[in-house]
Amino acid sequence: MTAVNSAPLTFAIPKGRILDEALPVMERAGIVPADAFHDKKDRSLSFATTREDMRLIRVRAFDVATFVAHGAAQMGIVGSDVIEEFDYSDLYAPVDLEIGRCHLSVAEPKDGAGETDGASHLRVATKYPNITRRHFEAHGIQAECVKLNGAMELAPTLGLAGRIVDLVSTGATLKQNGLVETDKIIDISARLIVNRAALKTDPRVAQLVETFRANAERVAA
Ligand SMILES: Nc1ncnc2c1ncn2[C@@H]1O[C@H](COP(=O)(O)OP(=O)(O)OP(=O)(O)O)[C@@H](O)[C@H]1O
Ligand SMILES: O=P(O)(O)OC[C@H]1O[C@H](OP(=O)(O)OP(=O)(O)O)[C@H](O)[C@@H]1O
Repeated sequence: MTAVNSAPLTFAIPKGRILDEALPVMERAGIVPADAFHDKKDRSLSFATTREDMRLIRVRAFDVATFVAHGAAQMGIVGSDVIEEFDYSDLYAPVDLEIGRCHLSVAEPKDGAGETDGASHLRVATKYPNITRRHFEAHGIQAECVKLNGAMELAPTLGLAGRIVDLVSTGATLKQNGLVETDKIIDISARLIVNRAALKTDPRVAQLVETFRANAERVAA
């Protein structure tokens, strides 16, 4: 007889920008969080859903990838920026959800106060040190990364680093802080991510991947 997995599934979603766009995508896959999820005063971090066998956890964007890669959550939604930065081998990103679109770019002061062109070593402020080092290495430049968790755009003006690598959507944040984009590194969108072992062992995970994939294809058509 085949064993039926009755352990609850845990689905991780980021509490930042992607959340509002992710909820309708999840609803189309039959996952709706309990009312407490929308109660700003509720301090729970784990929420029931309309699926009896699934709970949601709401965590910081980078932590979504960590929970899923370690199998603490079986699946989740996260930006491809986070996936690229971590490069976890236990993480599989089978569906592009076509939400949270932006790109990751190098930017520097518009008045040209960034470090000299042709340098073999640069200081870069970023939340993405791995992607940044890889990008500059490919251009023969050694990037010394200053890790920040937000407000990267302040770094050049305050002399912390000559350049930044950060997410850009409308470009308003760069413009209002006197910076210009000099190089686009990658386009970003949010992905469904799953733990590879869970995908192999739990048929519910494979079924959900198919549902999210079919819905994404329908929306794109
Ligand atoms: N300007 C943007 N436009 C579209 N998508 C964005 C934009 N900025 C970030 N994103 C996407 O949303 C994800 C979460 O970004 P956000 O800035 O909300 O994180 P955060 O919640 O501030 O991060 P933290 O977890 O450090 O608090 C990013 O990983 C990226 O995929
Ligand atoms: O091109 P724009 O449309 O201006 O968007 C870009 C900004 O959005 C993100 O920050 P967010 O507002 O999420 O805040 P954060 O600095 O806390 O990450 C990103 O880090 C940029 O600062």
